[in-house]
Amino acid sequence: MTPAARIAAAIEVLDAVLAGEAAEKVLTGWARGHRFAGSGDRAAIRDHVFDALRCRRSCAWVGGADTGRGLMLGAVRLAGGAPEEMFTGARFAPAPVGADEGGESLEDAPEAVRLDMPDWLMPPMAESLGDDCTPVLEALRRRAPVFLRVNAAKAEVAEARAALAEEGVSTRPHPLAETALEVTENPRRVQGTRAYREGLVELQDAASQAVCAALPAGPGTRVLDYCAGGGGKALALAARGAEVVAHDADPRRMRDLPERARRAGVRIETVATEALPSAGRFDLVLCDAPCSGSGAWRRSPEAKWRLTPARLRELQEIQMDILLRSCDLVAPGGTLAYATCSLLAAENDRTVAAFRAAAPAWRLVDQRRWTPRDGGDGFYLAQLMRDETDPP
Ligand SMILES: C[S@@+](CC[C@H](N)C(=O)[O-])C[C@H]1O[C@@H](n2cnc3c(N)ncnc32)[C@H](O)[C@@H]1O
Repeated sequence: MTPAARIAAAIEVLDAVLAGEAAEKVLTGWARGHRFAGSGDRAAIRDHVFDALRCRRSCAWVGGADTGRGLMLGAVRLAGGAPEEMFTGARFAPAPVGADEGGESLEDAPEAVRLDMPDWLMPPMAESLGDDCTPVLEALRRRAPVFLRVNAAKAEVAEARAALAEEGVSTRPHPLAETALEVTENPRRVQGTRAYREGLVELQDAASQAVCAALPAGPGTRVLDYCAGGGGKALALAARGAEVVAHDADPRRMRDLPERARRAGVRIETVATEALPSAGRFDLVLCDAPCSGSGAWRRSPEAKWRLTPARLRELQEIQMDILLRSCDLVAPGGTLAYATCSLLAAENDRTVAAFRAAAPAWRLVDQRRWTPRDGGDGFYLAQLMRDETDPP
């Protein structure tokens, strides 16, 4: 496909996404319907779509419209290109640029447009991030690196790096976690490598690994991953030798976990919600709660535009409910850990404060935050312990 044809395809996909469909689903459907497109074409179209979604407001401002075409016109202009060279109207290329498609200069745009944030989120972001607000929101406008976790249950860091390098995947260690590698060359090849297939490495964000590294887990520790989802954190904790039990309100989310655990050479038991009361108590209960995902909006930029104040309030209620239900599963002297990949205080400190107001026996013993400025996704982690004079 020509560069112009890829832009035309991105416009088509973006229009479907702006109409409410999920980007991944639309991209998969597009690829099925256009079998002639090679992997390079599909990757380029995907990059166009995600780049434009990350910078939706600035692209729309510069492109003159919040449509697939407006976003791609804006994206080409913001990248310093000349849209007239791509928007030619030739076969498979987008129609020529109209006189009314001039767009506006980003210099004259309001701050929320320049930072690609919905207006209503600017005050809570400023309150949550303080002096870091502008650089963090700027970081969310860029692509996220691809990170791997070296699976300590199977390999040393140097061994994993050498195995990946043999198949053309270059990496460098990342300071966020001892197990973290940032892929510097050929990220799309990772899943085809022997190192990945044999479980020497897993795909996991570096800050997500830092969250796991900060938790008290190791041989002899019994851990409940209460919101296990696909099991990224459960696998990281099991690799450190902990005995991990995985739970999720939606067990279908844990569907791939047995296969992932097998590949990683670790054992992870899953437990249904009804069976939790008889599962005993745990040294560590991790609640990696559902949240806005604002710390990961580089990877899931659609979520930035779909979040509403009502959904944020609903998430806060779910987070509180999860803490109240899971805290009784912590063994005496054990730790209750609350994590989100959110940058918003409303889902972080404030949820923990609300929980502590409702359950005052819980003391906050540690609280950490990571933002995309640290390299990985934005994360929050609070660790709480129960005052032993006030057992459950
Ligand atoms: C942030 S994701 C977990 C990601 C996962 N821990 C990882 O590292 O890959 C949150 C998960 O919480 C689950 N969840 C939502 N409501 C829940 C509830 N009330 N109790 C337990 N899990 C819940 C969701 O199904 C989702 O899989």
